[in-house]
Amino acid sequence: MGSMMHFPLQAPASARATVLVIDDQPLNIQTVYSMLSQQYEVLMATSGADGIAICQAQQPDIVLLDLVMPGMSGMAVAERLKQDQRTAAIPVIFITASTDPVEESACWEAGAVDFVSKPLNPMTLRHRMQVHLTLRRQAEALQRLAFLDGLTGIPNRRYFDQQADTALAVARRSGAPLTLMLGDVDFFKRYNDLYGHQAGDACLTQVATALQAGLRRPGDFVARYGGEEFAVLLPGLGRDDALRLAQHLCQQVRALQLPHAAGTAGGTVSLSLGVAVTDGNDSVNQLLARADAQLYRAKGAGRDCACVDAGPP
Ligand SMILES: Nc1nc2c(ncn2[C@@H]2O[C@H](COP(=O)(O)OP(=O)(O)OP(=O)(O)O)[C@@H](O)[C@H]2O)c(=O)[nH]1
Repeated sequence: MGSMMHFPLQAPASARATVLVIDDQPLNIQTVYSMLSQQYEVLMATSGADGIAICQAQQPDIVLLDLVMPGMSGMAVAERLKQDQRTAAIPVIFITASTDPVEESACWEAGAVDFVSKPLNPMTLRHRMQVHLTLRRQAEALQRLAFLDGLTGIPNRRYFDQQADTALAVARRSGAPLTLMLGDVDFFKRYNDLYGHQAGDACLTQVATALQAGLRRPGDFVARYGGEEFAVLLPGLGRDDALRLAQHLCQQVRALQLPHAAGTAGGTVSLSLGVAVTDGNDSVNQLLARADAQLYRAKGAGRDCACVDAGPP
């Protein structure tokens, strides 16, 4: 299963945006290339199918799409891009020689954000693109604000709640297991009392980073669930693997070697984890309650350890 994230949680690294031009006429692509290549990375595709494949693999920032193409029409390409969650957020601008109002309406319905008329005016093309690139960046920045935890930089509870519903539905449909872990920093109140709230904040940030670094698969993520509590969602992970991973995550936190004089026996900051595995036939709240019960067991068993429940599968 691919990543469930619908938007980049990381801010874009490069300042230069990437535009994909889809047009069956290489000469037309050449024209657009000459207008844009100074400002943008330009990718090219001469068929709708190739264009869709490039969108899935390379995630361009924007698509310029020829309306009339043999085989798959521009309209069909736009519809396919909008239906696929991996490509739905990529803005599509149609390039068209058509002046037919019916066709124009169909472009909007296919999910286009705009269209520009042939023959192309380079200024108009560049301005339209800039407007939509800016809008996309702003929308993504807002989503990052809404879905990332301000202290630790990892996804927040709101993001977790949204993704958990989707992940449960996927587990139910696919029959693949889904694991939820709830992690809680041990004796964290004492940590704050001993080292101060600021050190506590820094500790939480390091724990979050260590947990994130311990995850490997694209659909996995860790969210800050509450104060010193973390939730980890792991699609496709069954009980045995889940327990192994949970023990590995406890180890990752120990390996930070953050001194905690009033903590567990090792004298460093440690984490307790409660693990619940489902076949999708739980609600989010039921799954959380099961993981929480295991977290309680782990605390009772001396902390710095993981407990997994006996539910399916
Ligand atoms: N520094 C800091 N502390 C926080 C934050 N959020 C919650 N806390 C503190 O985390 C502590 C949690 O304490 P408790 O729930 O009593 O649990 P604990 O001390 O970790 O003990 P056990 O869970 O039983 O191992 C509280 O003192 C909170 O004030 C935060 O964002 N920053």
